[in-house]
Amino acid sequence: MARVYGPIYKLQLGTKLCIVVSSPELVKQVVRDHDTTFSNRNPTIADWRKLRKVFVGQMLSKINLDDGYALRKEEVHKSISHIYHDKIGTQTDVGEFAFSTVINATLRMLWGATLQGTNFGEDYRKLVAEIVYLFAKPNISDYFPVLARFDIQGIERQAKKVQSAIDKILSRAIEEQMKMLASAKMGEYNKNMKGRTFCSSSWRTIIIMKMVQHRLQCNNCRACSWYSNLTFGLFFDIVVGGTDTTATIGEWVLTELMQHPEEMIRVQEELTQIVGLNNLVEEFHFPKLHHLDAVIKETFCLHPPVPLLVPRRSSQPTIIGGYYIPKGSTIFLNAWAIQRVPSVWDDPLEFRPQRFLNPSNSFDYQGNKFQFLPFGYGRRICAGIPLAERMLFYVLASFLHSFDWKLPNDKKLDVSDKFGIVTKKNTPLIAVPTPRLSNLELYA
Ligand code: HEM
Repeated sequence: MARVYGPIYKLQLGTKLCIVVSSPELVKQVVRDHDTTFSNRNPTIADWRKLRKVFVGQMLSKINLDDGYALRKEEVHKSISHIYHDKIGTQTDVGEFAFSTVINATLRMLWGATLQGTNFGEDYRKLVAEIVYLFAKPNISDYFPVLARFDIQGIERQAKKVQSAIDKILSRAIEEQMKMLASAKMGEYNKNMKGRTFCSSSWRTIIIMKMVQHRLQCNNCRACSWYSNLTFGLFFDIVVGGTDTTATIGEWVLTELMQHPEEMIRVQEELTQIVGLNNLVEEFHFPKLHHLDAVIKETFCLHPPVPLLVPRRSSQPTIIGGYYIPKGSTIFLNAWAIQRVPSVWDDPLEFRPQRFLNPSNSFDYQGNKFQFLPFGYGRRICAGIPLAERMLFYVLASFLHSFDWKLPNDKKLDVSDKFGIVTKKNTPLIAVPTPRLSNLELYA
């Protein structure tokens, strides 16, 4: 549509005015020049600033992330071992492995528990996919609020059902954490948590957990409705924002590498040289893995997991690109289109990681250039970039270093996508792993 209607156009969906912005220059006006005006979401979460501060400053602070390395390592090693013992030579759903590794590492870091040891991993992935689907599905109630109480398409009812199923699974993970909190004195608690992401000063993190627990146990008090918005937002951002996106881009990176064997060879040679076939990947290797970094960025460019970012809402009337944007409009920033603009990118549809290896033209994930925005920009930029970067690098580098991946003989590689709030592959990537490391004890 951007090609037909230009870099800014409006869509009137019922009573809702939506504006789609698809050029780096106009995105800059929205997220830099008028960042305050466009820093709201829909629905507005009253305390998002406080919540974001706790989230970025405490839960995902460098100290907490460094502390959580042992947990990430354990989860990545478990997956490598699982693939080696159960999947060698067999058709393997790579995305599912990426997802379970990321979700388990994230839950352990945030709540101190995993989904492992239960049968819930796969169900949980389906539930997350369903909630993402329902979240993106056009809902008549949004466009004609007067019809909201009838829930004509039943989206509200379905979402509640899925949410309640997810709540049950999460409550098991949180229960473990809460039991520890309830039974242990604080000193013991700190001892138990040694090496985990909560340091003793992370009281606010614990309060958030209490809020989540409250939300899961009680549905009827006044505090509940306040918590409800806050915790569901937090939950949604972490679980969907944090795990589905990371696993989805991981699957796309592996797909592109299988589609371009010459790039696969480059990445694996780099891993052999930097890590060595007698070792497993460690986080300190990451800064030296330049080619993998370029491959990841090129994949983000072609397959941004959140193609329209997360919609913003204008808090006052503004002019963008010479057009009047009324207060209360919903703004979509079309990263997908911007990352394919031929005037900005040479051969934008070709997979050319080398473009990200040019030191005089470096790109980061903070939106330093408005033509590359997979994590957004400004006040509402993705709050989880440091964790996403570490998890993504770790899972991909480990899977690619520990195994060779081939397509099953009878299969063709499908590179088509399914449009949604998170852009996934149309069909899962199924590949056959074989061991690559020279020291087989590393797979134990
Ligand atoms: C590849 C992985 C990820 C991608 C592509 C991604 C992308 C995004 C995007 C595009 C936004 C909206 C930005 C904007 O409006 O400017 C966002 C918001 C957010 N993301 Fe991520 N994200 C990823 C991973 C994570 C992780 C690992 C976490 C946390 C564990 C996380 C937490 C959040 C939160 C809390 C927000 C809301 C920020 C706010 O509204 O203030 N994300 N993400």
